[in-house]
This record gives sequence, structure tokens and C-alpha cells, in this order.
Amino acid sequence: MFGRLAAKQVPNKEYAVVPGKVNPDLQRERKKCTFDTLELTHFLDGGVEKYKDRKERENFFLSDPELMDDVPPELMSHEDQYRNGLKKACYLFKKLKELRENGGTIDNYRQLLGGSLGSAILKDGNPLALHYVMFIPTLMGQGTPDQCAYWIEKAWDCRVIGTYAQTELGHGTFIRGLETTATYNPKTQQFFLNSPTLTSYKWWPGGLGQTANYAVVVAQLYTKGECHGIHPFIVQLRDEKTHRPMPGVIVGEIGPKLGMNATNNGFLAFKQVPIPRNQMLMKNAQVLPDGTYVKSPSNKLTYGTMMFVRVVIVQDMASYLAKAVTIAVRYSAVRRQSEMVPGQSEPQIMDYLTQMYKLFPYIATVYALKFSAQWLWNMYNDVTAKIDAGDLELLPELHSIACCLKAVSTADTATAIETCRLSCGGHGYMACSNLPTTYGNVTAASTYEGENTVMLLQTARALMKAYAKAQAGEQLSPTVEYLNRNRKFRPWSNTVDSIVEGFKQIAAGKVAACALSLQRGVESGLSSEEAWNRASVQLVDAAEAHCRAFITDRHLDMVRNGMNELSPALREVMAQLCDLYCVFWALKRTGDFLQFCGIRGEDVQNLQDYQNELLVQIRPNAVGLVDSFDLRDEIIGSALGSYDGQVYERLLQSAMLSPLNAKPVHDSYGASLSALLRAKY
Ligand SMILES: CCC/C=C/C(=O)SCCNC(=O)CCNC(=O)[C@H](O)C(C)(C)COP(=O)([O-])OP(=O)([O-])OC[C@H]1O[C@@H](n2cnc3c(N)ncnc32)[C@H](O)[C@@H]1OP(=O)([O-])[O-]
Ligand SMILES: Cc1cc2nc3c(=O)[nH]c(=O)nc-3n(C[C@H](O)[C@H](O)[C@H](O)COP(=O)(O)OP(=O)(O)OC[C@H]3O[C@@H](n4cnc5c(N)ncnc54)[C@H](O)[C@@H]3O)c2cc1C
Repeated sequence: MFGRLAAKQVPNKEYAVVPGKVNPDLQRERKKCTFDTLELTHFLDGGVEKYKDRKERENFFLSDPELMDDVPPELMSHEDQYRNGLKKACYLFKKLKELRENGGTIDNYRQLLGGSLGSAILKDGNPLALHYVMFIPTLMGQGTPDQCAYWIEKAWDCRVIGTYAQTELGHGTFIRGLETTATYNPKTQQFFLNSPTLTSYKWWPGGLGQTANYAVVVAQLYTKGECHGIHPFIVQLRDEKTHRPMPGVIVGEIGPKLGMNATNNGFLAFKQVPIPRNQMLMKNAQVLPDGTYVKSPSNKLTYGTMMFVRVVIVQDMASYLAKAVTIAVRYSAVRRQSEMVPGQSEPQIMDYLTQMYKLFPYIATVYALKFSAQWLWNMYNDVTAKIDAGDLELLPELHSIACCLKAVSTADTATAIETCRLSCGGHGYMACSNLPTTYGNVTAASTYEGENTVMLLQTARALMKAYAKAQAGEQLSPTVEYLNRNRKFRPWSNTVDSIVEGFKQIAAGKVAACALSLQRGVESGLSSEEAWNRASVQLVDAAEAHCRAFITDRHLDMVRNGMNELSPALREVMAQLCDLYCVFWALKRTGDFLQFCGIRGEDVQNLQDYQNELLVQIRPNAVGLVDSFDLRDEIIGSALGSYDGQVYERLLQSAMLSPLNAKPVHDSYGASLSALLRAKY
């Protein structure tokens, strides 16, 4: 493994990090806060009991030195990143078991992964993540009771470790086009898995490289000479004792990536690999022993695990963003630069309105995403319970709203984290700020589990259907109710209610414009598919507008109806954040408001003034707001964002970890530089 780096001492002892010393600017900021930060933390946790559970859990994991890195992962080789990630992931499993046996409150490993705790322990990814996030959920969601009974316990106990192998070199988005085949032979009662082309190689699954010994493989099912489309199969990839690849299985790792370098993403191919009939997951569709195919009530049920992960991603985005914005806000309170008034002392950079504008809307975004994520999670649970009882009616609506929320939450969070990085100037570019790694983790989510443009087009498809229903006077489901053709939008009134209503009006206008474009396209002689492609830029835009309308509506509803038990001081700050989120997006979409909501130039000026006012109102509470996220320093993992604000001391300390600083003269001097310096040209 990597050698323990002998960290060099900081050059001057007085510049070392001093335990307990807090930067005076941060102390002043904390005194200014107008609300009780603990009250907000309790609210975020969902009550005092849950707060206590979380604290206990964090203490249990984060006080264990085995789970802390001696060396930051960015200083490790690709191979050591994997070794380190795997070692910690396995240790974490043992600790989790210990916690559960002692009556701990975390019921599964998945809860550890997406949240801030998981990303603190396994900063650059977890090779066991897919086992918990997709392999086990697929067994649970797609297995028959017998299959669940056989596999799930083994999987929970990590006696088998799996991944979810769907994407291929040639196809990620268009899953109906996957090329891996599973052909049933009734004589042997086996499926034979085969990879007929290079493009059919599975590519990307997390943990597939060297970790998993099983996988759910998504393959085209052939039986009695007929193809029935893609289905999930449990396939053994490696020997349970030796861990060597099974005969006919070609497997490996795909190499370094922009981020998530410990996740051990892999490739996989099969040469006619046999598996028994009962390893097709048969809750929805079945193949009988004689090869007869029994159809699923809906072939979209095979897509259930993706839906589940899309729902979870929206929650994860709020966690990642809370971390990034905590780093940037604390740093902005400590950092002083330039002169606002000539001759006066340098202000905290957070006193510049442009800096407030970079940061505060993203504090608000944490709440906006959190409230939408909570709603989506509840809806997901309701709909899956109904599906289990045979009622599939709400599935399309869940799919439509999950797709756009997944796309908008990941895209917004990636932009927000990049803005946080920029707001920290040069130091934000340092790996030790933890902003680059956080960005790497988050930007991946714009691609995985459904590429964002493609997800928005799925929502747009549902919106077009809803629009047609509205035109026909049919009843609409709640998330698209605003498309009702008889709906009268209220006139503009310079209030946050008006903005939220305005977003619905914009979405309705854009949806109608798309329908018109599609109709005109077809009338001009295009096929419906060609017309769809011609309208697709507009369609993506309409889906985003629909999602923004949903998010602002949820946020306002929570502030109005979900915070009654909070103190007036805290409710006031929560209302300011909600207003800021709405005004920020209204100003980003001024053109839309002018086009669809009948606002005038002076209304835009009013919005601008209101945004400035909100930024100034939030300013004294900025540090209090991020403190309320209550993220421990181990979770923040940043020289810029620790609670004590010893920013410069930590930067210097972290530079001393660089192996290049281990000796006063680096070996490379003798190997190349000395010759260059002495050469006579
Ligand atoms: C930590 C994480 C690590 C990462 C892991 C991964 O990335 S794993 C890999 C992750 N990979 C991905 O995420 C791959 C992304 N790709 C996909 O999910 C699919 O290929 C697709 C949804 C884009 C199209 O699928 P398609 O060509 O089969 O469909 P179509 O467009 O022809 O529409 C037909 C109808 O089906 C409907 N419908 C569709 N999906 C659902 C659903 N889930 N539920 C309900 N309904 C659904 C749709 O609304 C439409 O309804 P309509 O209008 O007829 O009433
Ligand atoms: C970090 C990471 C982890 C992953 N983990 C897993 C895993 O564990 N298991 C697994 O099976 N997969 C995994 N994936 C794969 C992931 O799900 C796919 O990369 C994703 O679904 C996108 O598919 P693609 O790569 O084929 O992109 P493409 O579909 O090729 O996208 C390329 C471009 O084409 C555009 N495009 C494609 N289709 C359309 C369309 N119909 N209309 C308009 N534009 C279109 C897209 O918008 C995009 O701009 C992972 C990917 C990443 C990055």
C-alpha cells in the first residue's frame, strides 16, 4: 500500500493549526446571527431524536481512525485509491454490522453512502456503492419471493457482492438497443449470456472491475427463437473462493476518470456463460421451464431500479451542496481582499454584493432541493406500494417528475459547486479545498442514471401528453394541473406568490409553444419523430420550466405550511431564503417572465432591488445558516471550510503533505534539472 507520508512540519511553529482557536471574523459572524442555529439543525434533521441519532452515528464512524485517511486520496496513485477505498468500505461494513447489533439507528449501508457521512469517509467513491445502491434494490424490486429469500440475505451479509451491469460501450441511454443476449435453452434449463460485439461489452458499472463477484446483468432475452427485450439476470462473475473470473467471463477496470476514482468502474463480456433458469429476476416477467415467456404487466417495471436511484440522487444533491456552500461561506467570512472604500481596511469578501449573489442563492437551493426531494421520496413510496398491489396508474407521473428533478437538481448543483469554487478564488482550485472532488462527484450525476437532456425529454413527452389531455378537457394529475385549459393565471403583483404562479404560466406557455411547433412540423410534412427532433431544444426548455415551477411551488408551500412549529425568528429567515430562490430564478429567466407573464421593465427593476435587499438581509445570518447544516470538519474535509476558520494555517499544513516537500532538494534535481542548469547552449 502507499507508504505513510512523513508530513513535513510547517516552516514556522506559530503558523501551525492551533486546536480550539477560532478565527475572530467567524466569531463575530456567529454573534450576529438572528436565530437559534440549533433549532434549524433540529428542523433539518427532522426532530431532536433524529438529530441525536445522527450525532451518535457520526461520532461512531468519524471518531474511528481506521476510517480517516492518513494521506488525502488525491496524493495516491489510482491503484492505491482503490485499495484504500476498498479497505475502508469493507471496514465500514463491519462497523455498520456492529452498530446494528447494538441497536443503532441506521438500518442500512445505503443510508451511509449518499449522505454527507459517506462522502466524508470515502471521499472519492466507494467500490461497494453499487452493491447497496443498485444490486440489492434490484433483487428486492425485481425478484420473486423465492429469489428474494435466497439472495437478499446473502447480499446484505456481503457473502455475495454485486453490481448493476446495464450500460454497454455502444449504448447507455437507449437501453432497448443493448446487445448482450441471454438465450434460454429448455433442455438444460439455462440461459446463456453472450456478448456478440465489441459494442456489447458492459462498460461503467461501479465495483465491477475487481470487487463484485456477482452482477445483475441487463440483457436481451431470447426464448423459443424470439427476442422479448431487456430483462435482468443474476450472473456469477468470479469464483466465490478464489475470486478468479468464471469461465467465459472477461472482466476488468476502465481506468481513471474525472472523479469517483475509487469506485472501481469496470467492463465485462461473456462467451456463452450459462446460468440456471431461476437466475432471471422474475417478479414481473417469467420464462417457464419449457421456454414459454410470460409478459410483465408493464415492460417499464424493468426500469424500476433506475427510478429508485433517480429519486435518491435528488436527496444526495442537497447534501453535496450543503457541504460546498459551507466551505465557500466560511471562507468568504475569513478572507479579506481589496478596498471597498479607499484607505479603509480590507473588507471580508462576503461584504461584496457580488459575493453574496454567488453564495446565498445556493444556501437557498439546499432547501429548495431538500423539500422537493422529500416530496419525491414520499411519492415514490406511495407509488411503489400501489404497484405492488397491482395499480400502475401513477407510474407515468412518478417517472415524469423524477426525470426532471434528477436532471435539474444535478445540473443546478454542479453549477452551484463550480460557483462556490470560483467564489474562493485561487484557493478554491486547490484539491485541499475539497471543492474539486465534490464537483467531480456531483457532475457525474448529470450523466449517470439517465443523461440529463434525455431525462428532460422524457418529462417533455409526458408534458405533451398532459397538454393534449388538457385541450380535450380531461382531468390532469396534480403536478401538471396548471396546464388545465380553463386555468386563469393571476395578474402580476410583485410578490413571491406571483413569481411561483409566473413559473407555472411560463411552463404552460412553453408547453403550448412546443405543441404548436410539433403540430406545425407535422403539417409541413415531417414525420412525428422528425418534428419531435426539430422541437427538442424547446421541449427540453419546457421540461426545465415545468421543473422550476414544481420546485418553487414546493418550496413556498413548505415555508407557508410546513414550518408552523418554528420560532418567528427562524421562520423569517426561511421565508427570506425561499424568496431569494424564487427571485434569483425569476431574474435568470427575465426574458420568460417578459414573454409569458406580462411583466414590464419596471417590474424587473423591482425584482432586482428585492434581490439586493434579500442578499443584504441574509448577510448577517450567512455563517449561522451554514453552521446549521452542522457538518463536522471531517465531513467538510476542506482547508477553507473548517469550523474554526484557520484557513491559512490549514493550507500550509496541507501543502506540507505533498511528497514533493519531503526533502529540501527533490530527487528529480539530480535526474534532470541539474544538467539543464549547467548546460551551455
Ligand atoms: C450511484 C449511481 C451509479 C450509476 C448507475 C447507472 O448509471 S445505471 C444505468 C442507468 N441508465 C439509465 O438511466 C439509462 C437511461 N435510459 C432510459 O432510462 C431509457 O432508455 C429511456 C427512459 C430514455 C427510454 O426508454 P424506452 O426507449 O424504453 O422508452 P420510450 O422513450 O420509447 O418511452 C416509452 C414509454 O415508456 C415510458 N417510460 C420510460 N421509462 C419509464 C420508467 N422508468 N417508468 C415508467 N415509464 C417509463 C415513457 O414515459 C413512455 O411512455 P408513453 O409516452 O409511451 O406513455
Ligand atoms: C460515474 C458513472 C458511473 C456509472 N455507473 C454505472 C453503473 O453502475 N451501471 C451502469 O450500467 N451504467 C453506469 N454508468 C453509465 C451511465 O448510466 C451512462 O453513461 C448514461 O446513462 C448515459 O449514457 P451514454 O454514456 O450512452 O451517453 P449517450 O447516450 O451516448 O449521450 C451522449 C450525448 O447524446 C445525447 N443523446 C443520446 N440520446 C439522445 C436522445 N434520444 N435525444 C437527444 N439526445 C440524446 C445525450 O444528451 C448526450 O449529449 C455510469 C456512468 C458514469 C459517468
